[in-house]
Amino acid sequence: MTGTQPADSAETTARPELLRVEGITKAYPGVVANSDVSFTIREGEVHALLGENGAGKSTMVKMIFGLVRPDSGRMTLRGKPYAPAKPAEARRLGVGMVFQHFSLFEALNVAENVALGMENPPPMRELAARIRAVSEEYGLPLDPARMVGDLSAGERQRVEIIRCLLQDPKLLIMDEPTSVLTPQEVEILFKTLRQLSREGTAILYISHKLEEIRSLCDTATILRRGRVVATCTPRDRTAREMAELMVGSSLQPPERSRGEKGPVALGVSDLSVASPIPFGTSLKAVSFTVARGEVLGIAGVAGNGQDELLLALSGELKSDADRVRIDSHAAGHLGPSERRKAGLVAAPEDRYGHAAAPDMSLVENALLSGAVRKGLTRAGFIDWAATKAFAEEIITAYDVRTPGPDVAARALSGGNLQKFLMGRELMQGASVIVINQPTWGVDAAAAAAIRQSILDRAAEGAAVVVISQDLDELLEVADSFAVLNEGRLTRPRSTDGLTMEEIGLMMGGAHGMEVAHHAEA
Ligand SMILES: Nc1ncnc2c1ncn2[C@@H]1O[C@H](COP(=O)(O)OP(=O)(O)OP(=O)(O)O)[C@@H](O)[C@H]1O
Repeated sequence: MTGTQPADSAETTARPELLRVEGITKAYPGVVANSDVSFTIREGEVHALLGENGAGKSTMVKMIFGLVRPDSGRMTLRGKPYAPAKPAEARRLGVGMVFQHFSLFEALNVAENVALGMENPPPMRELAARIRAVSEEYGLPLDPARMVGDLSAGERQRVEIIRCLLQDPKLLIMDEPTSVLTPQEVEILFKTLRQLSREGTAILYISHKLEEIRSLCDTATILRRGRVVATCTPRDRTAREMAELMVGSSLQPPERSRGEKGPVALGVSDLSVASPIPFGTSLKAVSFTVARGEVLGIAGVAGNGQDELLLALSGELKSDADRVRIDSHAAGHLGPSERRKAGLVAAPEDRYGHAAAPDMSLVENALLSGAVRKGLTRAGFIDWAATKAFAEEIITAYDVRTPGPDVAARALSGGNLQKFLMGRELMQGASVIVINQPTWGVDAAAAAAIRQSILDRAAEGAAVVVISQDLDELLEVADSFAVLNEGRLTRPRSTDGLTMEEIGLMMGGAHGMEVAHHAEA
């Protein structure tokens, strides 16, 4: 399919219908996640499912993959009734799914992991040969003998993709596949997806990255609060138009009011700590300072010490007292609550394992990190009224879409939980705020709101460290910029006049280069 755009579109409509979703409704207590949703996916079509956080995208694809049962409505696959009771049935009928969170065993190699996901795996040697063949055919570099623990996020995703491809799917569902990838890895992935589409495999693609949708997708179904509000051809629309269709109103870019920098509030000097995480990256002589009123942006590909840096700053990982200073007091030897008391709050990236207790309510989750600084305990007793008020304050300020503060954290959509967790840290009046991936999985409007409140906190005099893989995000909020690479931090420099070329040099030797190299091999 090498034709021009109009020919492409014509071909799309001429293709046979693969999956038809008709009048699907699914309600949870207090919220209708999908309401009378209908759309059609054709063979070989790359179909985007768009919508702001909580619009119902994940719920929809979970129904297509047999993880959730609809309350009403029906689906047909190639004209036959389709109602998978479990993922194994969906897979058997040609539907594969690559999740946002990978379910791989780090201590096993690639082929062993692939075998675990198959119903009747062939002998290992044969499987390894098939993995190699698929990996070559689809330009997805992956060595079946490598341990998964040693792989980058992009390579882990390839394990999942290849596992799906070995089953020859007719429909491949991808839930925010690029949020963990480097730009080079995104290119490799898109090449593969385009090839699959040419060969007739349809792709249902969820993402908040609208420029990617424009370059990749033939059609988009847009959901707002569980309903289909529009269908469009992404390449005929601007990213802004699509974002406005999702939200139903116009968007405000964040505004920076540069204040004066104050005294240094966070000082880190020559910090080296061994990683407590299996297959993690140890920090090597990391040094930087952040002044009140300043935002330091730390870029780098995930897995280069970001989680360890967060642990070492939050106090979960201790060091010599002088290695970390909060408002010029030695704090390296302090644990998390003592550091909170001293003025530092930290938000890790892993929102399900680490940042939030999924089975606890939002009120309880507010207590987990807010107890110390918000004074939510008195004489050893929890002040539930104050805790609930704090949770409600976060929900209002960060527009968290939830029936109320008593619902369990896991019942929130990913982006809404992220908004809640960011609010929880940003609303504690801390003098030092450390955040890993602030807008992970949140929609364009919510991302703008989170970035705005980072800038507001800095303007009020907080010292902020933002760790992110999103360069555009860092350049939007940061005053100074450094790169974390294999546990080493480059010397921070001002973002004034910083060019992409200079960033490329700072990232030199980074993981992304290695990936590109593999791709050529
Ligand atoms: N297991 C559940 N129990 C209760 N409510 C749920 C459950 N799963 C989803 N919801 C609710 O259904 C709505 C739709 O959520 P869904 O995860 O489908 O949204 P989404 O569009 O994928 O959002 P995001 O972009 O944030 O991932 C949300 O209001 C969410 O809180």
